[in-house]
Amino acid sequence: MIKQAQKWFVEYTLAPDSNGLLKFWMGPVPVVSICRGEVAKTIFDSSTNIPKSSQYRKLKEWIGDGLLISTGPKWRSRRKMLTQTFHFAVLKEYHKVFASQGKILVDVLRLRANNTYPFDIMPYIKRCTLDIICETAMGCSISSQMGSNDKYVESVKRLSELVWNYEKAPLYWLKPIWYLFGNGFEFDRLVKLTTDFTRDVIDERKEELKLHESEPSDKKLAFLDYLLKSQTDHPEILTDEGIREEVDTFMFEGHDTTSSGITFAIWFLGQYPEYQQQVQDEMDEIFGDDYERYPNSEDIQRMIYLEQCIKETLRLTPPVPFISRQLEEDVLIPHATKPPVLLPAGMNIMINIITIMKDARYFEKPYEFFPEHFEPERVNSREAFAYVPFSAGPRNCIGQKFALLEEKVVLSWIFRNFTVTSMSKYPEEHPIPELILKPQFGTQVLLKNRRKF
Ligand code: HEM
Repeated sequence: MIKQAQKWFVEYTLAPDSNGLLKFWMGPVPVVSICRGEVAKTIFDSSTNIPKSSQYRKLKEWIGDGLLISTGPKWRSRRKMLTQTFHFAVLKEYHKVFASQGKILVDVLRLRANNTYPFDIMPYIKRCTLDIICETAMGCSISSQMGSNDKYVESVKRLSELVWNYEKAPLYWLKPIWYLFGNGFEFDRLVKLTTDFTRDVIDERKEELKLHESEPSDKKLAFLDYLLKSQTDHPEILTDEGIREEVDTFMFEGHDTTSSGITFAIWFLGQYPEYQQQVQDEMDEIFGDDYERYPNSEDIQRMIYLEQCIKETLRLTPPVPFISRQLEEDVLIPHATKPPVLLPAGMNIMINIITIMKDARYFEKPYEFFPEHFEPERVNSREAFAYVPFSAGPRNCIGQKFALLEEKVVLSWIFRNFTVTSMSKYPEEHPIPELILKPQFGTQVLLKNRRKF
């Protein structure tokens, strides 16, 4: 059904007499879906039409009014401040975290290698990306890859499921029904558990910073530390609760997305031995037969073919398949042969990223995994709005450089050490769009050690 719906979506998008708009109802709310890049550009480029739609309201009860959800002057001042925390020099600090967690992942996966029965690799990747985001965002290690902090890990996972259950079933929007089925009580309990965890970490970190005020600590700085420092300079922009919101926003936005991106890349490369071989050749050129060395900045820059594979994965299976906005002002969508369409202020818009990136006008093999789509000549001759896995314009993903670096480091560890065979194929098995795009039946793979022990 999902496959059929998507095929229909794309046929509609490409029809010459279509402007790529589609109206549907989400319960009682009318929504217009935008399926063409050039139409979405009108919204992406706007500095006025930035508010998010009401579909984020349940998420807001968990992550608060942080960067992902806030709007107006609050969003503008926070965005300006937080942009500095994603500066290249800061990201460079995080290489070590990506590398050490990637190494732990390989050590854990080694126990499953050379077996003749497949296993689902996604939970392993998810724990790795969760450990990475905890260490980089909060400066604390939760060691979920080693089986610790089960409660927190399970709560974050379950909260994402509950938010999605709420969004997709308008009946749950009626409070008594949400609580009657027990979801409301579970959601409230888990929100308290996770946000209390974040608050405790913030308090501890504040104390630590105070202690080391006079003597610099050799501990790596986390996003949280940069936020605490910014708070000292601009207390009017960032309160303690504001910091909590931003940290929880990073926790939500910064691990499920990358785990989905990494898992799908493994899945695709495990389906195409010829592309996987090219990635492994690249790894061998960079690392030789050293399977233990941590990748440095120079190594990461040389992972050019791997980056093409990552980008192609994000095109076919974008972790964030749709984004929503509520229009602040009217938008006029022109049409080649018919009168323009007016989208009035207040309208809910869904930008259909997953469909936009399968447009045959810009990708010669729109439904195939073809990393050559990202060869420099092809990229340079393509419209920017045709490829938008991180959204675009002033409200694009602030973590996109972080995400690409993390994916490169973790995937390089995997393909240096293992050859992967995927047990299912795209598009026969089709990922399902939830809050974050997920494999429909897990990602069953076989791993073979490349290294002789
Ligand atoms: C492959 C990984 C990722 C993908 C595909 C992705 C995609 C996106 C997309 C499409 C948006 C726009 C959402 C919307 O308008 O509703 C977004 C926003 C955002 N992302 Fe990411 N993201 C990724 C990783 C990350 C990471 C690692 C972080 C943080 C460490 C992050 C932090 C954010 C934040 C804070 C926003 C809100 C920005 C704003 O509204 O100003 N993302 N992301």
